[in-house]
Amino acid sequence: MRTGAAVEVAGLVKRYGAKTAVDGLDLSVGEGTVTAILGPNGAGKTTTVETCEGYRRPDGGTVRVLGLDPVAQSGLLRPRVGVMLQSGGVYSGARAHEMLRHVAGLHAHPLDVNVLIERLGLGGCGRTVYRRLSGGQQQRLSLAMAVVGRPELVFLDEPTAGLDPQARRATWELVRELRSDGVTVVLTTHYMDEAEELADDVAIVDAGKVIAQGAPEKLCRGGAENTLRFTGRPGLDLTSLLKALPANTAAAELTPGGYRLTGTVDPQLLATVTSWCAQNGVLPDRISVERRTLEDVFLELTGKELRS
Ligand SMILES: Nc1ncnc2c1ncn2[C@@H]1O[C@H](COP(=O)(O)OP(=O)(O)OP(=O)(O)O)[C@@H](O)[C@H]1O
Repeated sequence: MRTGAAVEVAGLVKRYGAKTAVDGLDLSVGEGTVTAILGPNGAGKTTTVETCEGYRRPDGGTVRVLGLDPVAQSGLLRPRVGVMLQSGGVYSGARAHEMLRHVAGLHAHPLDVNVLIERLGLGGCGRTVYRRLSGGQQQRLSLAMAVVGRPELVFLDEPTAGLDPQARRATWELVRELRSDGVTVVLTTHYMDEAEELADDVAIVDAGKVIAQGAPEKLCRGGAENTLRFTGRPGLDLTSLLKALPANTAAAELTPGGYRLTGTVDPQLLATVTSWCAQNGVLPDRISVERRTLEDVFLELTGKELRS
C-alpha cells in the first residue's frame, strides 16, 4: 500500500438553499486503499462524493483529489478518475456496448472491453439502449464505464444497491482487483457487510460530518462493550457473579437460565466467569463471546431513529 492521500477534504461545507447538506466535513483517503463512506439517508455522502468529483462547488472548506482542485482543475483530473454515479449518468439512448467502447476509446490504455463485459455479465445486452436495461444491468454498465479507463482513483456511489447476489459478488471481486492494482477506491454503501468485506478504512458520516473513521476491525474493537452469553441453571446469583467481575460489567438473566454479560469482554473476564461457575457448581451448556459488528457501531453512533 502506498502512503500519500489521494483525497483530502478539510472543513467542507455544501448548502442547498437553506439546507446545509455537508457541515464542516473532514476526510482523508489514503492512496491505494478502499474507503467506504457510510451514513444514514441524507447524511451528505453523495454530496461529498459529488463535490470530490467536481460536480459540485464547495461553499466552504477545501477539497483536493490527487492533489488537484476538482472544480478548477477538472480537465486534468477527469482522465485520472473513474466515476460511478447513483443515477447512472449515462445518455439513455446509447447502446450498452457502444457506450462502453466509446468511453474506452477516450483513454490511452483502457481495459479489454470484451473481458470487462464478460466479467460483469453484460454480454447479453450489447445492443440494448441504456434506458431499456434492467436496473442491475444499468448499475453494472455504469461500473464498467467507471473503471474501463484504468483510473488511478474510482468513486463508486452505492455500487451494489439493488444488485442480485451474483452481481454483488462480481462487483466486490472487481473492487478487490482494483485495490490490488493500486487503484484508490472510494465507495458509499448502506451495506455493512460490503464495508466489512472491502474497506481498509470506513468513514461514518452523520448530519454532514465524519463522526468516526478507521479500519473496520478498529471501529468494532474500540468504544463500547462486547457481550458474553452463557446458559446454565436458572436463578443464578448474579450479584455474587458481578462481585467477581470488573465494575463496568452488567449482567442479566434474559430467559430462564440464559445469561448475558456486557462490559469489557477479554480473556480475563472469561476466565473469571468460568472460575465463578466452577466454584458455584455451574456447568454452562454454552458460552459465547460476541463482538460488535460494524452495524452495531453504526447504530450506536448514528442512533436508531429513521432519517427524513
Ligand atoms: N440537489 C439538491 N437540492 C436540495 N437538497 C438536496 C440536493 N441534493 C441533496 N439534498 C439534500 O441534502 C442532504 C444530503 O443529501 P445526500 O444525497 O448528500 O445524502 P446521502 O448521505 O447521500 O443520502 P442517501 O443515503 O439517502 O443517498 C439531504 O437532506 C438531501 O435532501
